[in-house]
Amino acid sequence: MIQAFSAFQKKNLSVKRALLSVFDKTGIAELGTFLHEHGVELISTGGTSKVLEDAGLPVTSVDSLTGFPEMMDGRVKTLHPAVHGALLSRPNVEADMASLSELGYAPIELLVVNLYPFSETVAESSGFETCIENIDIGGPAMLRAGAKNIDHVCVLTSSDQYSAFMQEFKEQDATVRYKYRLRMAQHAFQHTSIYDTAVAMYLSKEIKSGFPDVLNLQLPKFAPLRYGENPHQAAAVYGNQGDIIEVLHGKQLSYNNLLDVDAALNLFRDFQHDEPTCAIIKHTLPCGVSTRASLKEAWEAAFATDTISPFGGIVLVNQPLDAETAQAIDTIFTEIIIARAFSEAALELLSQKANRRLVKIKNFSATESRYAYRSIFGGMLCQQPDAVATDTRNFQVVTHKTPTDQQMADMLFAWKVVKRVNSNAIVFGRDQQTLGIGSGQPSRLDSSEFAIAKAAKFGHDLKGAAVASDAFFPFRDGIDASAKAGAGCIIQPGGSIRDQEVIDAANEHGICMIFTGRRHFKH
Ligand SMILES: NC(=O)c1ncn([C@@H]2O[C@H](COP(=O)(O)O)[C@@H](O)[C@H]2O)c1NC=O
Repeated sequence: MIQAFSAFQKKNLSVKRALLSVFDKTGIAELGTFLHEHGVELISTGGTSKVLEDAGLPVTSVDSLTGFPEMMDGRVKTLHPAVHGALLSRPNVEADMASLSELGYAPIELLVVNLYPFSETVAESSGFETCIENIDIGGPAMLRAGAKNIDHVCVLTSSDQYSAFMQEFKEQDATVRYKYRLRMAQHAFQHTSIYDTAVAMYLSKEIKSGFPDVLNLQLPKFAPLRYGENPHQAAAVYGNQGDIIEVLHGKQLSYNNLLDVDAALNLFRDFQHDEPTCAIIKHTLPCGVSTRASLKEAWEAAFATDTISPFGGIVLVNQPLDAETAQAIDTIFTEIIIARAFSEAALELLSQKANRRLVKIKNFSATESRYAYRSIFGGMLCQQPDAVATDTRNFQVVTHKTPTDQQMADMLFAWKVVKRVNSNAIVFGRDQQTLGIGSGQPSRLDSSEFAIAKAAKFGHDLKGAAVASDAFFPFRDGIDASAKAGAGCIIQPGGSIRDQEVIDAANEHGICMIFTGRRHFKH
């Protein structure tokens, strides 16, 4: 506390010389003009000098300062003691000033640098050579030097900071407070560390080295949140959520809303190319999913699965949302509605409720991620995302009875839903509609019985229904329970030591069964 107090007693910095070297020239002429008007000498690199000179400002070129021309297409411009000595010198250390003046150099108090656009170049799918050329070397070196010399230098790293800087400079009588410099130095180190991480990640992808030795996520803060899962938990969200979704109406998404939207987007992955499909989600779990000829019918069938749970839930549709479907959804309170697009009429209708959020999926491909992460004690778990459920290459019919086309379609539908249900997960479905969903029970038999009970509660006859199980049935009891409830076919990964007992049970009941060879646990 005492240390922090004394830190803020440090002197304001007066600025006599500024070095400006920016890739993004936005606002640089205005900043240069402002500095010039306040008697600051401007020093600059090639392209930046040109912009400043075009604005009628006197500029000292870095070349004339270093006595060397820029070399190798700009690979070496500012990497010189005239620049780094000036940025690292301490005017209160006699020896520093003596060595500087011996060489004819002088301190620089303001450094304005923004870096070559490495991540943007990678995002444009540029070739390897182009990406490598866009790794800035001189810029980060200067930023680190200036940010280290916090007592004597102020660093700016983005055009977004110029206007606040000018305000600070004016308010402080052409000086900069220590507190301000401290914040800018912190930004600078954060900026160069994010930059270097992006380069390291790019190179690790290039050499396909698998899981990184050090996990360095470096996600920018997207937004502070009102609270976390509960009101007494402070929270924030990090990442590029703003590139993926847009809230067209309603309050900011909460922590729990974001979890639900994430669950919805994961479900969307397996259904995005299907006929009109609607999923209703509650507390990240699907409570009704259906595919129909129209979105409205899909919503009605999804809602029919369980007509109690959807209140206050999330609705996801895989097609642009039309007014007719919006009207149907509006008959119950739905907190979030997610779609690729909303018709004008649907938007107008659904916006009438203030406490509802309408979320547009802006760029679904931006959800693609190499790894999925989960925090645990002491760190993070990291895995590849669970691949699509419709990879039928390893599907195998293991019973005497083979499925009809209709049964195959029903099983695939239930399989896509069960993948997004917490383990142990059991889903009964028929005609592209979920009929009973059993989730999160520690026993697979309990999940089966739960799904059967839910179906009965909402009046669904399970005769001929398909059953999907996210992992193998360890005993025949789950098969017996499903068959007794009326199931006509079962889809499950297989792989139990009692598989034969389970297959025999299916044969005894005269139903068909598929082993997918792939488990979809979700813990
Ligand atoms: N190599 C160097 O010595 C060097 N010094 C500064 N730069 C970068 O050159 C850019 C500005 O160049 P110009 O003013 O020529 O447009 C900035 O993004 C700056 O970070 C350099 N370029 C790359 O490393």
